[in-house]
Amino acid sequence: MPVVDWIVEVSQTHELIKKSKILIVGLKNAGKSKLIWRISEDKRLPGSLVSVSRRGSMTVRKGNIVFTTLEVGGPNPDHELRAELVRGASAVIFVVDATDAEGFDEATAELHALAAAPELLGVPFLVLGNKSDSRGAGTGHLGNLCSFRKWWGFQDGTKWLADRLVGSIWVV
Ligand SMILES: Nc1nc2c(ncn2[C@@H]2O[C@H](COP(=O)(O)OP(=O)(O)OP(=O)(O)O)[C@@H](O)[C@H]2O)c(=O)[nH]1
Ligand SMILES: [Mg+2]
Repeated sequence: MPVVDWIVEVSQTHELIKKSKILIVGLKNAGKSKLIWRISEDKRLPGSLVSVSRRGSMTVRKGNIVFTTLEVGGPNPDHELRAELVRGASAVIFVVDATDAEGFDEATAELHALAAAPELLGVPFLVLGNKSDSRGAGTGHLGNLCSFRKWWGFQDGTKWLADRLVGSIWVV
């Protein structure tokens, strides 16, 4: 994934990269865990194993970058966890299930609420419509269509995100 490509590239040329956190956010079933596992499988950089917190958030570290998942929406949102995870985030990858047309309104509302959080002022948001390999994806979708299963469709978006991160977290 270009974000990981970028971390690999920067790590090879510069020793100091500030510790940073990239949030992977979405409604239930959007594909957040799939993305975390895929990132963890990239063996070019040392990192941690995927861990799952007591409250269900998954985390993996690659170099100095920590990726962590945050579920939003649903009947019982965990406001405390959300506040904790949002603090200090450098970027957001907002994952939408492109096959779940019924969830689009809720996903849009959650995206807007998150984008309005004062802690995330100026933080880049990348919105991806996942599961584009599946029938039913793509009508009235949100975000660039991609597939974490097939590993396609997010390259331009994550390159864009990586370019934004260079400005904000690259310390030499
Ligand atoms: N067809 C297809 N299915 C996918 C893709 N990504 C994830 N899935 C499936 O969608 C379901 C949910 O994926 P997860 O990665 O568990 O989603 P999540 O956002 O972590 O879900 P929760 O942890 O329950 O909130 C699983 O059955 C995945 O196999 C994809 O790119 N294409
Ligand atoms: Mg999950």
